[in-house]
Amino acid sequence: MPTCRSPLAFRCRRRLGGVWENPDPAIAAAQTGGIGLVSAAAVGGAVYGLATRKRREFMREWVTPLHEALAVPLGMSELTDPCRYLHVPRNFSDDDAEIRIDVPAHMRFNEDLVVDLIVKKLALENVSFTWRRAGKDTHVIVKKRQAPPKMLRLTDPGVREILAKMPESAPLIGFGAGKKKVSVDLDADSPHVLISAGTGGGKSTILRTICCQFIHNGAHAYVLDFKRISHTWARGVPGVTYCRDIAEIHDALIRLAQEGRRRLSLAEQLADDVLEREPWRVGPRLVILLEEVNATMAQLKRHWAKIREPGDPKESPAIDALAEILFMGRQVRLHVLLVAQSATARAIGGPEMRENFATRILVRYTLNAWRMLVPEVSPIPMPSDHNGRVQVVTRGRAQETQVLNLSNEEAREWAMSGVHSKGTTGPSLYKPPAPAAPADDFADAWSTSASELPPAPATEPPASHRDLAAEASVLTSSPAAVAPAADVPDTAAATLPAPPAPADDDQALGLREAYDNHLSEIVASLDALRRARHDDPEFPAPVGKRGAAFLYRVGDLKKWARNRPRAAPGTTDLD
Ligand SMILES: Nc1ncnc2c1ncn2[C@@H]1O[C@H](COP(=O)(O)OP(=O)(O)OP(=O)(O)O)[C@@H](O)[C@H]1O
Repeated sequence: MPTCRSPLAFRCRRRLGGVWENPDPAIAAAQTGGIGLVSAAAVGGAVYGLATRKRREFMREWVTPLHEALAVPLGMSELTDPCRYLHVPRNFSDDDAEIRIDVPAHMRFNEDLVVDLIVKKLALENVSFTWRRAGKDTHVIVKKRQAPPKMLRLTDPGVREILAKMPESAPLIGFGAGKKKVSVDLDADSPHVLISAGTGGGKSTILRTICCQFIHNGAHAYVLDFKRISHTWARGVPGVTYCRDIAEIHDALIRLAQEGRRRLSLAEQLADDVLEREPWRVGPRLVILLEEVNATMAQLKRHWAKIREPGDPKESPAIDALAEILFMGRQVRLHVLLVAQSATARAIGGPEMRENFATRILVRYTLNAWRMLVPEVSPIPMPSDHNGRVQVVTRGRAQETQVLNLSNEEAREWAMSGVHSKGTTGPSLYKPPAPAAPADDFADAWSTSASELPPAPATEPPASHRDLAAEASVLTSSPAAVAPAADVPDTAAATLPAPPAPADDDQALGLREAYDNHLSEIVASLDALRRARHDDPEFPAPVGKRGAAFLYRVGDLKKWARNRPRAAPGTTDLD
């Protein structure tokens, strides 16, 4: 018996490897010479099975439909074997690929129609057609005319300048064919962006590229990343709140939805033309990076199941909050950049939720993923394996794009070199208790309240001023979270009158009631309050019980909430 070191075994292994790399010749051999021949050449059954499956899929999805469209216009029998005249390589979407179609020598067909059908059936963009009409060997060669660049870096000539000139609402994603700039305009196209890619497909790179440009222009970013390490570039960058664990993410989503509601009521009070002209008046742009939505949703559900109490709704309020944010229009300037490895409708909260993402970026997609996410674009462009090559779909049009590849250092530098570089800091998590505001109003230093609109400047302030507006929009609310940094305008904290001690401080209430009526301005969420009851030794003792629920003196809770130790500035604890 030959050992695995024998020359025969070595040759078999080599041949097997070759077949794996390029199965077509082996399949062709199998088809003409029979499977026995291939077996004799040591092609394992598994390899053969895999290769033929891929080939069948390729034939079914691309070659056969092309044949069905072309045969009649070319004046050929529909029974012709498509492989005899359609030479479509499996990698036909690659930049250097070449498609050859043999056509009848009589040339009595409509060339324009044939061209149109080839483009449509193979979902080609920017291709050239070279006809050979003379002689017997009549054919047409189809090649990409202009492909996106193979790689796009910040250091490439002119890229830095282009980035600097992109509109504030429309960061550059990358370049398409012919160096065409591809961007997503959150004001004009789509308030939210969906990124669908398998692992290693370049999700983090896309987010990094988009997000650092928003921060550069004065937006605040909320990175909801329970993997903790997806965006190390953003750590400590002014304007970034990094929520790493699921409790933080839960609270952040609830807070952000509250902020959205506050902005909606503010927007309602602004005349339409003012809102149109000065959209920043509802607050700075808030960009929410939601990494790995499939896993995050599952974690949010589990988290809620752990902390929810009798009487609480069954559904996670954080998931509801996300849905609410996604349904809010562009006027509130809350934008979700959502990443999904497999963006099933269920993973993102139902099929109607998907409709909120007018812009979808797909990378290394399966045909099923495409059909589910972009049913309006057909035929489906062939996915590319090229690093950083994606399809950006907006308004029913897919654009093949090479994503700008920023390193962590470059993204960080870009984020910090914009409006945030002018000596200001990121969003303060401080919100003063504001007893005058309605309980559900997300009162903050910038807006004071929905009814007290800031004076309207005649035009949008320059970027250097926008950041001050951004600064002043204090997003999250708890005094326990972060003390305002010294350079953050803290006018509201300084000028708001101390709340009068209301007579109802002596009431004994359950936590939910106390939160809803008295603490929602001071504590980030009911969950945060509940967690504190378990974790904080300083949490007030209950003063009674109603059924199974403990009752607390409202004044004690308020005092506790006001006096909790504050986290260090720059931390991201939202409660
Ligand atoms: N635009 C790009 N240009 C060139 N290469 C890229 C680009 N985007 C991604 N890559 C390559 O792909 C690799 C993976 O990218 P990235 O980390 O963004 O993927 P990911 O989908 O976030 O990965 P994971 O699922 O592991 O978090 C990068 O290290 C890089 O080599």
